[in-house]
Amino acid sequence: MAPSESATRIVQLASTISDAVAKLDEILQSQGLQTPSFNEDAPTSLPEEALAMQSVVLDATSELHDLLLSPMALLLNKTAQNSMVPFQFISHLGVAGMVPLGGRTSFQEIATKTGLSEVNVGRVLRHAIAMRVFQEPEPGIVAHTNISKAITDSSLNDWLKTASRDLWPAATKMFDAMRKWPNSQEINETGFSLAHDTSMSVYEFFQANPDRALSFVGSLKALTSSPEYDVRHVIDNYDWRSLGQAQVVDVGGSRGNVAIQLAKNFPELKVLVQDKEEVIQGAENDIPNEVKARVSFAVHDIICPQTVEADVYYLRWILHNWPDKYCLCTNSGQPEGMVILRALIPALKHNARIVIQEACLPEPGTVPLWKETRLRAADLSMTALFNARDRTANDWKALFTEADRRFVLKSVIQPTGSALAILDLRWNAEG
Ligand SMILES: C[S@@+](CC[C@H](N)C(=O)[O-])C[C@H]1O[C@@H](n2cnc3c(N)ncnc32)[C@H](O)[C@@H]1O
Repeated sequence: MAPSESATRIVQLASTISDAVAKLDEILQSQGLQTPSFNEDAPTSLPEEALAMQSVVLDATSELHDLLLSPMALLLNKTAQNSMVPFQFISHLGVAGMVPLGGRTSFQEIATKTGLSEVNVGRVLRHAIAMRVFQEPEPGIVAHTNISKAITDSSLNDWLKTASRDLWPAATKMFDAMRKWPNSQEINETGFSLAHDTSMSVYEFFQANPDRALSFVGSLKALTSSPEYDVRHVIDNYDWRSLGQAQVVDVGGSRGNVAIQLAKNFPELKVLVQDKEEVIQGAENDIPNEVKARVSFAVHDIICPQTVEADVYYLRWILHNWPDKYCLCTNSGQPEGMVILRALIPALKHNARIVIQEACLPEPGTVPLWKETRLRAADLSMTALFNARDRTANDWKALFTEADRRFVLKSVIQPTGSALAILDLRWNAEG
């Protein structure tokens, strides 16, 4: 029921929440799905039909929550610098795996296994428990919630490891880096470089620290396994079928996770995956038989001139971690090497498609605040790590034009529930 027009903001919010929760509940019930809870075996995601209501509820509840706090209390919540400590403890010591699924353990047992004092284990875990990671059914006893259970997955544990060991310190030094190197577009003049006291870029640093590199790979896997990064978004929301028999080059396509799905869904497409040698080594062996004839791999450096002529060049998640300079300019160390976008030009025929899947930073206030907050935080991470930044649709357009006026942006498709937009470009050789 709509509140009267004279109702206060908090009453309006309560009413919005009540209406949206009722609709969300109806969707779950009509699909025979469990209601959300923190129980160990509770579901960890909502169906797509419920996502609009999810946003309404999350924004209204957070506004109501924040409205009832004093400025100091709100700032204490938002600056919770100690919140990363439990995640560091849990991920680095593998604590999620110490709690039996469907069972219990004690602070004492975890202390024995980790070599930390029982008092410290209890203090750190109780901070986690207050954030709904684990539960304490009786004093000193630990059991899983659905959140802590999710951390038993090694990729998600890796993500927490990387976030707490590599990314968090980088964030703490980002402000210092911005002051030390104003306007820098160098990938080794970052919060990450200062935090890790290195002149190496993130890429070089991970290469020199294989255990960290492994966690980083695991963390990317955790991130891309979430529904927001599902390959389905580009399969379902781009008109691949109309291309008929076409050659696609998946530039920086890793081990072919998208290529395989494209080939499976569109039997007329052939997909060549290009990536670094160490990435694609042995990848052909993992291609399902049904698409083996149409998915192939080649070593190619994305900053070197493209040599394969194709109908479509597909770049997913390739540009966002590079400063504009590296997306555009001639790399001073490699006189002939046009970097990333310009590197495609030698192979582009008139009307060739360039399909780019990247996050589009929204204009302020145009998406639900809970999403915008995450996107703005991710944008800052790009700077702390790479001196890069996330881009709005207009930023992308400007980048393409600056790369070459013959890159023409036809449309920006933002699939529902997808973290990445699809930017559809054509090469106008006559332009
Ligand atoms: C964030 S991943 C995205 C992978 C894939 N496109 C996807 O969306 O799952 C970036 C990819 O770019 C590749 N890459 C980075 N630098 C490269 C280079 N200089 N040459 C070729 N590939 C590169 C990496 O190996 C990795 O597979």
